[in-house]
Amino acid sequence: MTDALSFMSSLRWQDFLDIGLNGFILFRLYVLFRGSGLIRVMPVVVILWALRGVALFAGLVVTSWAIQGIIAAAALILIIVFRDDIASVFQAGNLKTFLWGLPSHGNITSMDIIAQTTFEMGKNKIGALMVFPRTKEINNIIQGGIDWDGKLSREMLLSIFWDKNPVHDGAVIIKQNRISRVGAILPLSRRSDLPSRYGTRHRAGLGLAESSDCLVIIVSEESGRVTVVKGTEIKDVRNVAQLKIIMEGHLGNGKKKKSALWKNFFEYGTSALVCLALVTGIWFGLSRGRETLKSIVVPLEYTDIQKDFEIIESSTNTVTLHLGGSVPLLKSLGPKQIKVLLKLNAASAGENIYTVSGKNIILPPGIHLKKVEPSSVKLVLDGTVTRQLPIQLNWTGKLSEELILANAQMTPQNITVTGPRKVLKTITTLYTEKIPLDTIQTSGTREVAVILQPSSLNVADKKNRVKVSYTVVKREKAPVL
Ligand SMILES: Nc1ncnc2c1ncn2[C@@H]1O[C@H](COP(=O)(O)OP(=O)(O)OP(=O)(O)O)[C@@H](O)[C@H]1O
Repeated sequence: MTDALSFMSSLRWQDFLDIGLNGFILFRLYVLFRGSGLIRVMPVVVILWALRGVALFAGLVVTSWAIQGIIAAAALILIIVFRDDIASVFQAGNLKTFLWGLPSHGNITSMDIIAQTTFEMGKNKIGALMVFPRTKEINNIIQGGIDWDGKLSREMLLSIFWDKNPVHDGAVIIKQNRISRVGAILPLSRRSDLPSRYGTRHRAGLGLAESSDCLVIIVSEESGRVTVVKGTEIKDVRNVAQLKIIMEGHLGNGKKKKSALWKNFFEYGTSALVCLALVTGIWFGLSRGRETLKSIVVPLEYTDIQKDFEIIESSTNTVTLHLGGSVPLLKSLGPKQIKVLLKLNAASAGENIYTVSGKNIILPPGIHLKKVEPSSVKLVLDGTVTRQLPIQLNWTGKLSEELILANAQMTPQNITVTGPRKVLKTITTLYTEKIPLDTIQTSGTREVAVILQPSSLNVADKKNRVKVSYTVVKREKAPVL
């Protein structure tokens, strides 16, 4: 009991958000792909995944690798095989449909496709006649045509009604998500009260609607206008949204029966709970599964260092963190996911001792700190100052016997350096790099570097070079007496 309580109190709000968010994503994927073949094969993938876990637990290394390979291949195959299902979900969806709402009549995507394609045909003046039967049989009313049985898509509709297509004349019959017949001949209406702009396409649509419970959508080739007919009612439709509402009403999604609503509520409620339970299981498996330990060396990072202050000495640049967490989490842990930050805003010149604890360490969720070594860091800080120092030439070696160094000049003669106050206090002169005299044969100039020692010294623009001009003369030989 106390174990359960302490475990519950160790959960953070991020953990609940993590589970909730992933549960929601899984549920939305189910809702979007529900009814497609992809969802039907998903349990097989889940079973494979579980088998891999069992194989791993039992120490069957090769088996677990093999299953992992099969899962990866299966994922690729599924994407290829079900590419149409996946594409239709993404094509038909906007952000709202991805995140919220339930698809109507098992297939909101096909209604989206039909409504959008209808208006696309209208815009391009492509004449079309589409029939959506409901419950009554219409085979005895329509005539001719060709059996099609093709999956509904925007491209399919556009190509059927393309005027160069041999089957563009007549009507297409759409049942659920499939085009079942093309080029069908419908009975013409005999009504005499129709507007004169209605020709045979409109009459054919109305004729079928009058004698069945079908909804018929007509796109005028002449005006591009979209008209829907049901029973004896004729209506001009202005936009995609209006057409979708009419279609949903016709296909029984607009006014659902109470029992159907409850059935839906039960089904989606159960799937939401299953998704939540599944994600919770995976989350606990990943983050609180078999606990293990790992030690990792992490560099110290300093923040908020005051202007003109710098670290001149530190007892260490890295700390070793002993971490606890589940095997998969620790396995996937990279050094970039961990930070050890020391805030130096309150540091003063001289020695500062900082304790390294959980407060300074950023760890990914599910990983906890067991121990830090060393648990404190000594930093010596000093303010930086800028000072001008004279430079001295650093000659080495010897000139050849017959030569004398008559004159040597250097420009500039001083150098401005920046460095820790404490260090600069002790330095009075800076030296150039060694200039070997034995290489000098004639007068000349050369550029030499000024040695910045200790390395905490800096020169503006890295200009630590001076020009040396020297004159050598021949030694006069003593007269032979
Ligand atoms: N009985 C019918 N059954 C199915 N389709 C028909 C029938 N009669 C005509 N059509 C379709 O209607 C087309 C002729 O359309 P027509 O121009 O006569 O009608 P409309 O109502 O004025 O349409 P639009 O506004 O597109 O011109 C034909 O090419 C054929 O595709």
